[in-house]
Amino acid sequence: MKIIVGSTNQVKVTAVKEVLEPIGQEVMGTNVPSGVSNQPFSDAETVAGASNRAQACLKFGEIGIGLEAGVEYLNEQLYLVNWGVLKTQDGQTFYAGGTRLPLPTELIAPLEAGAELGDVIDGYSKRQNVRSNEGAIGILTADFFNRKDNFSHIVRLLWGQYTYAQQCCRK
Ligand SMILES: O=P(O)(O)OP(=O)(O)OP(=O)(O)OC[C@H]1O[C@@H](n2cnc3c(O)ncnc32)[C@H](O)[C@@H]1O
Ligand SMILES: [Mg+2]
Repeated sequence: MKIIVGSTNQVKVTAVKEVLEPIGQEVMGTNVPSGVSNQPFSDAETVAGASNRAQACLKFGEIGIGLEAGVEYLNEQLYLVNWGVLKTQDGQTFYAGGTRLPLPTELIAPLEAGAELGDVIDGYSKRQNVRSNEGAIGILTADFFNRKDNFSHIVRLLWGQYTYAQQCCRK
């Protein structure tokens, strides 16, 4: 089956490939619009971006996977959040959230002012292109859990639900 990931960010595409290629699926990344802000500011906006990406991917393959990152407040603490949506040509949709991690207080003001986390975390960590490598989550956890780990966790949850649905409906 041809599975399309709605991004060309190597972290997202590699995460999907590492989970699905060993079980015989063909995975390709392509640039599609998220239809939401470059920096989604709630779980709802983040999951909408993942869903829009998954839907747009269905033009190119049997299954579309959208992965989107955002930020969300809980008790005045801003958290990094991630969502994934898997859609099939025959109208099935599956959702899964990734883990969430508190962001340092000094990152909040620039994000509130409209900066993207990808740019803010580069300055904070004095590294370049963190978003396509270890990610903010990799920086903030000393690389014990990186951005690819986060997305592959989401992909396993999505594929697991999709697989369960196929098994359940054949009975
Ligand atoms: O090409 P796309 O697929 O858009 O990849 P992206 O890295 O921009 O990823 P998202 O759009 O899903 O992320 C939304 C925003 O959050 C930023 N972001 C989210 N998680 C991040 C992380 O772990 N490290 C760095 N930036 C992150 C990212 O730079 C964007 O500004
Ligand atoms: Mg983006």
